[in-house]
Amino acid sequence: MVRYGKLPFRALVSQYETHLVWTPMMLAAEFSRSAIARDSDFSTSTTERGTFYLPEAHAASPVAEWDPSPEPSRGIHASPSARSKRMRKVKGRLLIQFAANDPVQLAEAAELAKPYVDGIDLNCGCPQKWAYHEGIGCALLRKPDLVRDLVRTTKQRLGWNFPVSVKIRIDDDPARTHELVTQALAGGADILTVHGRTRHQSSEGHPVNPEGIAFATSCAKGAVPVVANGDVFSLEDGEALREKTGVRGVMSARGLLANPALFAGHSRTPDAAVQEFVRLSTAHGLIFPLFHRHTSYMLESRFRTRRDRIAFNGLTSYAGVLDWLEAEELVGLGGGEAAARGGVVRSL
Ligand SMILES: Cc1cc2nc3c(=O)[nH]c(=O)nc-3n(C[C@H](O)[C@H](O)[C@H](O)COP(=O)(O)O)c2cc1C
Repeated sequence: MVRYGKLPFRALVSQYETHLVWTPMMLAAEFSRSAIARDSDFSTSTTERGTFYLPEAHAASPVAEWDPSPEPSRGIHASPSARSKRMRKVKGRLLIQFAANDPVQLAEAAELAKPYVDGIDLNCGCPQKWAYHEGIGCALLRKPDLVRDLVRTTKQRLGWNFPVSVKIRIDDDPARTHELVTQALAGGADILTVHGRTRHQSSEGHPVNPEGIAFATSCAKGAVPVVANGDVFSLEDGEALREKTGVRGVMSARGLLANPALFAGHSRTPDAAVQEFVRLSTAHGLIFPLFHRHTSYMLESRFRTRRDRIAFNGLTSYAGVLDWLEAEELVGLGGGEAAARGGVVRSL
């Protein structure tokens, strides 16, 4: 997610059964041209792609399929209980998402990113006008040959074993979806994410279309795992979407912003997740406006009145947010929170 899919948030959701995480969309041309763009747009950590355990019931997920080979235990979900026969060891997966319309530019950006990620994702779904005019994002939806060349050139540069995925939207015309999926796979795409809305449908104004996703999935003919996206606000929504569409996995954006623990079955953001987000944000130096927006999303269901929300949204510092969380008994001043406050005080 543009703005929001930064390291601290990815690290948080990864602790709650989110097995694949994507960076925000970045412009491939800028990424390869400017070290400043790379540094400001992308950061990761040595633990982000750690090993964790997945219940056998989820063994058919795209993650499991990508890497069945066991690795030494380390990282986010490693635990002794996970040695039970009903769990299997897999790796957390980080995909970097690029917007591009030039195969060489995409391949160059991908090559720079390769040492730090598990896969490259091509955005064919961004509906914003500026992106369409630049010929990127959803402008690619009706350029299947270009999508094929983007994927193929990138795979040739990175090696055929390095995963390249493509995120698309559905089309009003099923023949267009069919051609797009066919060409993405002909280029060598390893995974497909399908947002079940057309480029003219906003997330707020139109419900997701599971039949459209099911059709796109059928076009892939089981050759690669497909991930369904749209209106997943709870684990039950995810399970229902998976059932209706026949996909291997589901993606959530707005749902995870509101409740980063949704894939672990929580109905709202648990207190522990808020505390962990404070710790991760301060440890990774997340800028205050982003920390503030994230916590506001996570706390949405807890604001008792409109006034409460306005008061929270008016806060202007980490210290102010921590005071608010403390008053709500969401954090105590131990561990990470104390460090956070210490960090704020030191930086003043
Ligand atoms: C704040 C925000 C930022 C987003 N940024 C991206 C992005 O960088 N790349 C992308 O492919 N989709 C992006 N999306 C779209 C989502 O990935 C997703 O396709 C869409 O929101 C529908 O899923 P949802 O119903 O779970 O929100 C973004 C959505 C939101 C709300």
